[in-house]
Amino acid sequence: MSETAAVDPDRDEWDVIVLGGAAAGENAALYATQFSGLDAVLVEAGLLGGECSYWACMPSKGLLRPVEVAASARDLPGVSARMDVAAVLARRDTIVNHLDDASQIKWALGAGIDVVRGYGRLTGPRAVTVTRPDGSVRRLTAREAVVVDTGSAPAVPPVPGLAEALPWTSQDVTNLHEVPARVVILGGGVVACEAATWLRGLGVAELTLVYRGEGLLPGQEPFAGELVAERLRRDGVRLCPGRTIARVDRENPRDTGKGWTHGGEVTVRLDDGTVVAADEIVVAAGRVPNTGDLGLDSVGVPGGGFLEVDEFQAVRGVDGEWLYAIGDVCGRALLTHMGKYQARVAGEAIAARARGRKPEVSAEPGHRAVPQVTFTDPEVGSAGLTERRARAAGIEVETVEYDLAGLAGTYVLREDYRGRAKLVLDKESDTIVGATFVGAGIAELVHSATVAIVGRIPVAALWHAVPSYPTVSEAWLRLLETLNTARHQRNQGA
Ligand SMILES: Cc1cc2nc3c(=O)[nH]c(=O)nc-3n(C[C@H](O)[C@H](O)[C@H](O)COP(=O)(O)OP(=O)(O)OC[C@H]3O[C@@H](n4cnc5c(N)ncnc54)[C@H](O)[C@@H]3O)c2cc1C
Ligand SMILES: NC(=O)c1ccc[n+]([C@@H]2O[C@H](COP(=O)([O-])OP(=O)(O)OC[C@H]3O[C@@H](n4cnc5c(N)ncnc54)[C@H](O)[C@@H]3O)[C@@H](O)[C@H]2O)c1
Repeated sequence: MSETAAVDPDRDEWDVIVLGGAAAGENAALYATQFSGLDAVLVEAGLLGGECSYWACMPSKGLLRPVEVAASARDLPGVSARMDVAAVLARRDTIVNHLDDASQIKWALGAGIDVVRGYGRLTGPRAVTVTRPDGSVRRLTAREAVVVDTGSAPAVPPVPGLAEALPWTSQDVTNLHEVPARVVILGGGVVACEAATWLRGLGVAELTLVYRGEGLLPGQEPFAGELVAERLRRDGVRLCPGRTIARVDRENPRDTGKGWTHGGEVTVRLDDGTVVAADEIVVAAGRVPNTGDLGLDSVGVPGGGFLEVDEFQAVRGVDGEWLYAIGDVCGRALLTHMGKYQARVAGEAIAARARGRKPEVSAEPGHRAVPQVTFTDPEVGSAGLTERRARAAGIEVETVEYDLAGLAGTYVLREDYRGRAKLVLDKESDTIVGATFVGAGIAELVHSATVAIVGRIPVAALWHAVPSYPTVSEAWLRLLETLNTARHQRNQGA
């Protein structure tokens, strides 16, 4: 490990080069070096810390928390909350460190990890070229491994006029500086639902969501999207399911900077002919991996798509197991915590292989339970498989559901609590393979499901994990009781 790490040090060889310095990349560098004697450099084109810190998770959650507090207050007699938009945006700016990565640089240097600023591309096995912000080029070599953590970018569907209208992407909507009065969002996934929640909460007067498919939050249990849709409709949001945008026209589009309205009125024409006028349009229609301009062809890997990896996050089809991919680029689970998990696995594997040992820590167990929380109102939390995915995987499935409004723990949280929970069980092993919780205050419940799934805890043992009263965790007890009743009824009927 470097004795004195530096920014843009005057050297050209390290044991490990990490392309992209998001949180996952930082973890890969740390885990590869911390006990191994190896050294590492992070090559970062933008801000060290990546999307999550400045443009995604952190600013979005910073905007959603005040909206959630205000919604809770509205639903509790005797309490009131006033939204001070300027103060909320100012706190968001603090959360993103005013788009300054000095603290992340300090962390990297403190951990003995070097940082090179610039855009990196592979030029051959273990060889990387970095184009620096001033246009100069540096050639770096990795003695052991290169890790790709270059993330993903918003997908902009090829709708006539859409790109020309300079729509807001996730970077604009998380870093908004003004609240447009009328907004159309293209998409019905996680980004769209969370953004709709904070935009409406911050005062957008007319909000329309246009999305393919019948439900919001595709990929989750259908009741999750239904409960979020019910709430958005109740809050006056117009939902257009099963629709797409056929054409976009904008008066005087101009690049005014991130988070500022990008021009004049937007006219959005849906595929059924409906016309919606708006002040801004937000594209939240999925992500594309940043692999198109990485020089991957120089090592025999096609660029542009997700990078296929093995259980240690090594890129398949590359001889010598020196190229790894972590985070969104490997397409396994587009979530910060999963990227960081993959980074820990890749880092351990690099350190083990450098010592001539076989890596031992596989990334497969963690991917059985991929947890996710969507911070809408109600929150949606899940781990593992939905019923549909479990059936598709050939698992003999048993399910149980419970209306969370029936809990003492939820009754004290909100006057009008809406929520639901579901477990998906593998009948053969009588263990949980999937769990979904929808409702206020469920976010911290998800990890209990993750532990149950990863640990393959039998249902019989879960009976002895007693939840505290009165908390939302009592969902577990009610689900087990409901399951027990259904099993008794089935046995009696048989
Ligand atoms: C609005 C929004 C909210 C989200 N909220 C959550 C959430 O609450 N929880 C959660 O788990 N996930 C959330 N996500 C997803 C999460 O942000 C991503 O999964 C995560 O940021 C992906 O991390 P990554 O390591 O793949 O790289 P990224 O965070 O995408 O970063 C990649 C980095 O690589 C750099 N880079 C790219 N190409 C090069 C190159 N050639 N050379 C050098 N540097 C390069 C970029 O500048 C960037 O800093 C959210 C996403 C969005 C859009
Ligand atoms: N809280 C969190 O964990 C969190 C928050 C935000 C984002 N994320 C991650 O970011 C990733 C990207 O999220 P996302 O919401 O951009 O993508 P997504 O894939 O979740 O949803 C895309 C949505 O856009 C719709 N869509 C796509 N093209 C369309 C078109 N041409 N016309 C109409 N509708 C169209 C889809 O039907 C879908 O509703 C997710 O995989 C998620 O894991 C996580």
